[in-house]
Amino acid sequence: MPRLRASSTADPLEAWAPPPDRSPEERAERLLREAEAQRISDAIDASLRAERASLSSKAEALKIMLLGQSESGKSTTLKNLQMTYAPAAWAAQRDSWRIVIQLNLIRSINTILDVLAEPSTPPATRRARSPLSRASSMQFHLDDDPFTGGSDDSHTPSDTSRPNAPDPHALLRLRLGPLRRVEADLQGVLGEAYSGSPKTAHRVFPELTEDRPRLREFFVRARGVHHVRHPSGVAKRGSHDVVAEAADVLAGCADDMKALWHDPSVRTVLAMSGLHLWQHAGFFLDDIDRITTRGYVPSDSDVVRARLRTVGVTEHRLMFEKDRARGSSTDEHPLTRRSREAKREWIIYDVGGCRTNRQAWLPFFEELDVIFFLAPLSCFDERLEEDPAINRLQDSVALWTAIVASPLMAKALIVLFLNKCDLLDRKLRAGSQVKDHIKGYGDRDNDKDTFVKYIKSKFKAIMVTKSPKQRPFYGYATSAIDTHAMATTLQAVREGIIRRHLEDAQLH
Ligand SMILES: Nc1nc2c(ncn2[C@@H]2O[C@H](COP(=O)(O)OP(=O)(O)OP(=O)(O)O)[C@@H](O)[C@H]2O)c(=O)[nH]1
Ligand SMILES: [Mg+2]
Repeated sequence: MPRLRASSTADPLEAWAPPPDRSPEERAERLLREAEAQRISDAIDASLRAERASLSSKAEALKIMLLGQSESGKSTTLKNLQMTYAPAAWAAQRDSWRIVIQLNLIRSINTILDVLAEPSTPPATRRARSPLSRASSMQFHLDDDPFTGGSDDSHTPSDTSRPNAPDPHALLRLRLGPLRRVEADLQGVLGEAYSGSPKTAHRVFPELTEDRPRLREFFVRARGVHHVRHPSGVAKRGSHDVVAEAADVLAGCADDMKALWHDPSVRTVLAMSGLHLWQHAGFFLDDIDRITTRGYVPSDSDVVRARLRTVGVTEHRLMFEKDRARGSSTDEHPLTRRSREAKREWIIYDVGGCRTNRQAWLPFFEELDVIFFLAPLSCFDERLEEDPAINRLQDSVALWTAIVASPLMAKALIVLFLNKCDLLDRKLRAGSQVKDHIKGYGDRDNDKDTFVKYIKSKFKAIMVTKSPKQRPFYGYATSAIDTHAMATTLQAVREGIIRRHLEDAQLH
């Protein structure tokens, strides 16, 4: 800090001049201090310049938010976008998903072991505890407000107990015991590991969420899975050691894992407990051989199917490495090209979809250009994890209504993805009846296409009646794990966005 000297001179700035150096050491010290001060000042300038540049590029970029309930497929859609339009960045992050996929697999095995370890409880009681179970007597109307009622929780367990018998799986359970520690260790490496259901302010039926057989989950806060923290125990051993040990244990347990999964009596117990693992996120039990092989490299499909819960709001920038939406053909209108080029960067906000996360979305709403709304259709017979009184499709409809009606987002383009159509198809073929769950579905055919058409018209009607001002309706039936079909859909969506951007530009 320069010292103010009390001498009056002709030059007013002289008062701020550094004091004369009394010795060569003092001079050297002063020069050093000045150089350091300059370095800090330059660094501040550079960071301000970078911030300004980033702000202006942010202003240019198209801002998109992925919205929808938890497990609707938001992060999966983001992965599809990255895979299609930023293949180099996608390939670079592929390896970091290995540990998530291994955890997904271990989690499934440990869940099976949990179910086997349970004393024989009436299966329908356990079935009633699972949000993925078919709540046969829980029927709702699409217009019911999930926040004021309209759901019926009168599921009635029927009793056909599993007989108490000597445990035929004791040896397998013993041999697969090390997977418990591996699960804990890998969770530690991922950081922010999460085990349990999301906290909810209004847990209507807490007893239903206590001890049902369910899959443990992990979550990511921001910027993908490679930013990891190491809780103390793991940090001491080093994450590389932990990951290597996990790979060893997995390879050593592979045969027992397969034996467990393919054991018909295990399948019977799972069926009796109402746990249909193929319906669950992060299902890798049919890929044990590949995933437990040392040196396993996740495929695109593995990464897309991996489950990692998002918490809060995460920001991702997508620079279009290749322009697949349209080649640079010479007959393209110059305005179209300019518009397309102006939006070469997308800022995509991926959010945690469970109810306790939804407050965090609000601050972003006003600046959004586009909303991708994901509504999973396969969950027409499931309940919310965070509030088992509410049917998941009913929650999606309520969320959609709130989003399209919000004046904050009146200018945003909204694209609806009716997702998980593959699972929907499989469920309907397995015998689940839509009319048992949705009042008003009536005698319509119980097949995927009829149901998709019915739901699409409902969502469209809500948009038409509730939007503060007229907006176009874009609705797509999707299976986000089908990366080829999804690439085609996303291309059509991107074309639509570009067209819309162009029309807006011409209007203003
Ligand atoms: N079978 C099937 N699985 C899907 C589909 N879309 C997503 N999934 C899987 O469902 C799981 C959940 O998807 P996510 O994308 O993580 O869900 P999310 O909406 O981001 O969930 P939160 O982060 O909790 O808000 C993942 O394991 C996906 O692979 C689909 O169309 N079909
Ligand atoms: Mg997510």
